[in-house]
Amino acid sequence: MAGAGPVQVRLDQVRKGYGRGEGRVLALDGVSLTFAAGTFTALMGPSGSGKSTLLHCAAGLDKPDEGRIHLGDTELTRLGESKLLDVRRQRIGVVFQSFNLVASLTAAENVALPARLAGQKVRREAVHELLARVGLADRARHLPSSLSGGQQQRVAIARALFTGPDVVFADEPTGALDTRAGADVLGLLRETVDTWGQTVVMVTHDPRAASMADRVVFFADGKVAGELTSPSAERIGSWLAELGA
Ligand SMILES: Nc1ncnc2c1ncn2[C@@H]1O[C@H](COP(=O)(O)OP(=O)(O)OP(=O)(O)O)[C@@H](O)[C@H]1O
Repeated sequence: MAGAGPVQVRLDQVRKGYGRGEGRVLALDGVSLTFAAGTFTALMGPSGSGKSTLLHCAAGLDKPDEGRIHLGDTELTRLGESKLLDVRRQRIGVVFQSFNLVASLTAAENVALPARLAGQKVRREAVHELLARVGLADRARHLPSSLSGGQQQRVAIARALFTGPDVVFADEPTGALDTRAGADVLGLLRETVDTWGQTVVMVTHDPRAASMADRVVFFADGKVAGELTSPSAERIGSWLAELGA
């Protein structure tokens, strides 16, 4: 992990359950993890092992029941709703499997939206620079409905990067894409880490996608079950098989 910086995100003994009584599910059962600045981490594990819950808690979209989460020196788990919203808009980028673009806004308007909502002044050139960086310089005025899935996801990545966040969380960003579009999206995430020093944390079920990361953390039953550094898709596949994924 050349260039790995200080800890960017820290989770300490994070617990999160859903439901009550007999139906209660402990989605995260005391997870402690750190993500270093300037690194790309993949989170993997069987369905229901807690990966998305962890991602949502770390991104401030969901609140753990217990434990602490820090983004740099800021403890997210101590913030009230409005402060948390500010931090989310300015310092955290999120990319979802289903892109989540606003259908009535152009690609450029979608990219600028979180910055506008955060009350920032948006420079048109900055939006276009970022669209060019994701290979969509000529699609700025297109609505999402006239873009392919891969292009829509690249707009979503540009949107996530626009405020210059400390960290980008991606929840199965290639899950709805064909192999080629998925490879483009992964290449882009890799590039944001290598060229732009971003920190990326991605949930994926695909060993080939995870092999693009510097580090793979495996989950099972709401706990961290182990991790690999710079692994091949084959090694990741054997780990998953052992975990019953
Ligand atoms: N909103 C919710 N309400 C109730 N239970 C939930 C909710 N979200 C998650 N769970 C439960 O928490 C556990 C962990 O879910 P989570 O989505 O984090 O797992 P995952 O590893 O991301 O799974 P997948 O790979 O299938 O997306 C599962 O048992 C799930 O059913």
